[in-house]
Amino acid sequence: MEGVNKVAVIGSGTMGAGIAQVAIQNGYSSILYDIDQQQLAKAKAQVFKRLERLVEKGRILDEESIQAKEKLMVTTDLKSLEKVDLVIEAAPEKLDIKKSIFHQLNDICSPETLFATNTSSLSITEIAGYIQDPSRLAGFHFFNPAPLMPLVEIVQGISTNQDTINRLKDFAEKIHKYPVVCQDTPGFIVNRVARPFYNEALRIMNDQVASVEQIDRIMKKAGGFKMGPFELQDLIGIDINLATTRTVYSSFYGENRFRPHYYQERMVQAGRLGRKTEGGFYDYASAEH
Ligand SMILES: NC(=O)c1ccc[n+]([C@@H]2O[C@H](COP(=O)([O-])OP(=O)(O)OC[C@H]3O[C@@H](n4cnc5c(N)ncnc54)[C@H](O)[C@@H]3O)[C@@H](O)[C@H]2O)c1
Repeated sequence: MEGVNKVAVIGSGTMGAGIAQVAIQNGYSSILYDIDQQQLAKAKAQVFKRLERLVEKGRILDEESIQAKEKLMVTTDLKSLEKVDLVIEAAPEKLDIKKSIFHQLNDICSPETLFATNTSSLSITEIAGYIQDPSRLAGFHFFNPAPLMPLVEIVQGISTNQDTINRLKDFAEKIHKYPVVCQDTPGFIVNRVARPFYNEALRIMNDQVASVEQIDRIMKKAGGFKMGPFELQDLIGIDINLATTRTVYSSFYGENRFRPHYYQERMVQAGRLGRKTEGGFYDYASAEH
C-alpha cells in the first residue's frame, strides 16, 4: 500500500492546529478542517505566527517557513477531504462528535485512506466501528504542544490491522516523532499514568494542604517536572482534562483510584478552561505566566 502524501486534520483547536503545523513543517500538504470559521482563521494565524517565531529564533529558514505556509489549506467543507491519504481527527473529546465525523468521512474518502484519532481516552475499537472497514483506523495520540512534544502513541484497536500500524509508524517517523505502539486500554499509557498527577494535586489543593502555586513549584523544583499539575491542566484545557479523567474512570468501571475531583468540574462550570479562555488556575489575560 502507498505511503502518506496528503494529510487532513479535523478540528483546529489546541491540538489540531499544532498537528497541522507539524505536518506542513515536514513537507506534507495539509487540509485543516473545522466547523467554526472563526476558529479556523485563528488557528491559521497561530500556526503562521509560530512559524515566523521559529524563523526569528533561527530554528528554521525564512524559505522553509514560506514553503510550510503554502502547504496549509483551511476549510469548513468536509468534502474537500476526498483525496487525502491520512485523516487525523482532533475534534472535541465527545464520542457523538467523533462518530458523526467518521460516519461522514467513511463516504467521502477513498477505501485506502488511513483514519487516525487523537483521542486521549475514548475507545479506539469503538470509534473504528463507525467506519465500514475498522481495520484502517488507529489511535494517533500526540501530546501538547504537538510541535514540541516528541512522543506519539499509536493505539491498536481490536480490529486495527498491522498494515495500518506500520503506515502510521512510518508517517510518525517522517514527521520526526517518536512512535510507541500500544493496545487499546483506558488512557493508553501516558494518560493512565498521569491521572494521579492531576487528581492528587486537586485533592491536596482542596484539602488546603498547599496552594496551586506551591504544588506547581514543588513538583517542578523537587520533582523535576517541566510543568506543575495545575499549569499543565491550564495548558491542556481543564474541560479536556476532565473529559479524559471521566472516561478513564468509567472505562475501569469506577475504580476509585481514577475518580475525578469535583473541583475540576466546578472550574469547567465557571468557564475557566485554562489558557484557551485566558483563565484557569492562573490568569493569562494580564499576567506574564
Ligand atoms: N488538549 C490536549 O492537551 C490534548 C492532548 C492530546 C490529545 N487531545 C485530544 O485531542 C482532541 C482535541 O482536543 P483539543 O484540546 O484540541 O480541543 P479544543 O477544544 O481545543 O478544539 C476542538 C476543535 O474542534 C472543533 N470542532 C467541534 N466540533 C467539530 C466537528 N463536528 N467537526 C470538526 N471540528 C469540530 C472546535 O471548533 C475546536 O476548534 C480531543 O480528542 C482530546 O482529547 C488533547
